Amino acid sequence: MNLTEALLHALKERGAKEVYGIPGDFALPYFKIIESTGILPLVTLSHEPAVGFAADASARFRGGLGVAAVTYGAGALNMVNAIAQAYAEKSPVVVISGAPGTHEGGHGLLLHHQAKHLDSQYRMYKEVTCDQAVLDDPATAPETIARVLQSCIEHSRPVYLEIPRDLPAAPCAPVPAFAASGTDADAVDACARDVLQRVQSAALPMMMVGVEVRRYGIEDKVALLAERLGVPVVTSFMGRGLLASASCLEGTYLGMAGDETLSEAVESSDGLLLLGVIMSDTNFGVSGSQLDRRRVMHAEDRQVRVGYHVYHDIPLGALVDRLLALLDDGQEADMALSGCGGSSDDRALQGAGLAVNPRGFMADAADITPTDIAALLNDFFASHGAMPVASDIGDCLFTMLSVDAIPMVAPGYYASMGFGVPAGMGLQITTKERSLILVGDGAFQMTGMELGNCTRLGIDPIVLVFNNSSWEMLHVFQPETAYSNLGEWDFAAVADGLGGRGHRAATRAELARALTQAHAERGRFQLIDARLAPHSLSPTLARFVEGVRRFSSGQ
Ligand SMILES: Cc1ncc(Cc2csc(CCOP(=O)(O)OP(=O)(O)O)c2C)c(N)n1
Ligand SMILES: [Mg+2]
Repeated sequence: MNLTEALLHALKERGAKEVYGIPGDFALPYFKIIESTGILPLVTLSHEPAVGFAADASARFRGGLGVAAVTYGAGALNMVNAIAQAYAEKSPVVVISGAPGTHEGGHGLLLHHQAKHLDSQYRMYKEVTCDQAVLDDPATAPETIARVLQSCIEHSRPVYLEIPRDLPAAPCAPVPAFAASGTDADAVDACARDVLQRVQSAALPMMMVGVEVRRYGIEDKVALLAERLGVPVVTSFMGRGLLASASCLEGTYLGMAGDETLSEAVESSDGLLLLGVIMSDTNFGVSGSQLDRRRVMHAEDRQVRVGYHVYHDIPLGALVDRLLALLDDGQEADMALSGCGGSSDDRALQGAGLAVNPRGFMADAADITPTDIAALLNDFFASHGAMPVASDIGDCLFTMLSVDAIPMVAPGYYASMGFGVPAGMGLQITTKERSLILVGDGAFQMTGMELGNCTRLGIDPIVLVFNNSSWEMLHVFQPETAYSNLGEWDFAAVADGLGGRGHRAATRAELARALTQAHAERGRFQLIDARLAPHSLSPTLARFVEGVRRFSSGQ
């Protein structure tokens, strides 16, 4: 076995399903081994940001490792933004980069693709990964790879591995099997009892769930915990779609941009249990009031903050397991709180945050608004079932908050444009199910060309472009400026040229017809160019903008 094969086997054993990548001369040796061995399928795309976005989306959706393989310098540095997003949003992506050979740096020449120093790339990736290594010694490579991949899995953050181009075929022992880090059972027990006691003594306990619940594959356990605790549950903005079937779910917390009753219940809770929630401005930015830390229990990033106490090295899964075990030990008698433990009409918030999403799409000659698209998608999913959904940022993501909760990936916190199309392509590749991509016209201009790879890759996603001829999310904050006007782009014509089928829709009737036709045709991607009514906004974006305005003016 050689070093590249050892790495590929280790990735596959730890849940990777494919390698997304673009090679270069520093990467040719290891790309050749990826292709010739077939240990993991190689999926090449056209531009490295898309490689990173596709690997990230595959990891998030499947809850396993994503793999992004690139060349040194121009390739790897092209992908830094996508990996920064994966880091910020806790997605376990393994970056593999080719590099100059172990003896190439010593001839006094600057090497092509080199930035400031030969190790500048390594240093830049240290800023957007939780662990890194240069595999420059086949004797130590197996242990090093095991350590770095363990960091990726346990911290659910990207990692970086660099392979000098003279070593990919070097003989190498297999990588040791994954062994989870040990945890201190007494510390986990003490933490769980502290949390339970606070939830038990609270008059208005609430639970909020975030992305880590999916990243660590414990969604079912958390739904059970919520039922057993009998406390109302909300998701964070980024956690949208979690616990979709849990009877405890009250809705999605959006601060000033969301349901007032639900926001008030969260912000005034005297026992708020945050499980796997990233404490970001997009999750809490437009809050009516700052959360009172004394009343918050926040489990994230292998730490649990209970008031001003911090419990270190407490994996989220271990905490949830211990909480359930304590409840099994007869604690539930004390825990029977009003809430979703009873019948649905006992629920603390009576489903306040569960917006009544629009249905009953009107297929007439009226202009198309984001709310119309939400209604059409709710009708469509009710008839045809859910599809894996990838959304870019922009009003398409806010519109999804009016769509019944379904499995989806979107960069709700780091919020880089360009994610949607490559992410949706990655979803169909990694799940083998046809995906739906929601993307604004501005974001489509960044990575939409990747659709030209669909025929070669054998995928046929449905792409819905929210075409408002504008960077509308920016325009709403500066309506007096003109630079957000993007002019007229014919995205349907672009689709035809890239091997797909384009549909233009300027009325609601044309939109309904386009989606019906797109769903009926398989074998090539379908792009629906939905021409939106000028400056029309989704209700959630409108409330978000209003909330930010009030928040900024101190109201
Ligand atoms: C890679 C990157 N560069 C710039 C920006 C900054 C931005 C945030 S929102 C936005 C406009 C999005 O326009 P689009 O047409 O896609 O969607 P919509 O607002 O609904 O009309 C920009 C430019 C971000 N977030 N990422
Ligand atoms: Mg736009």
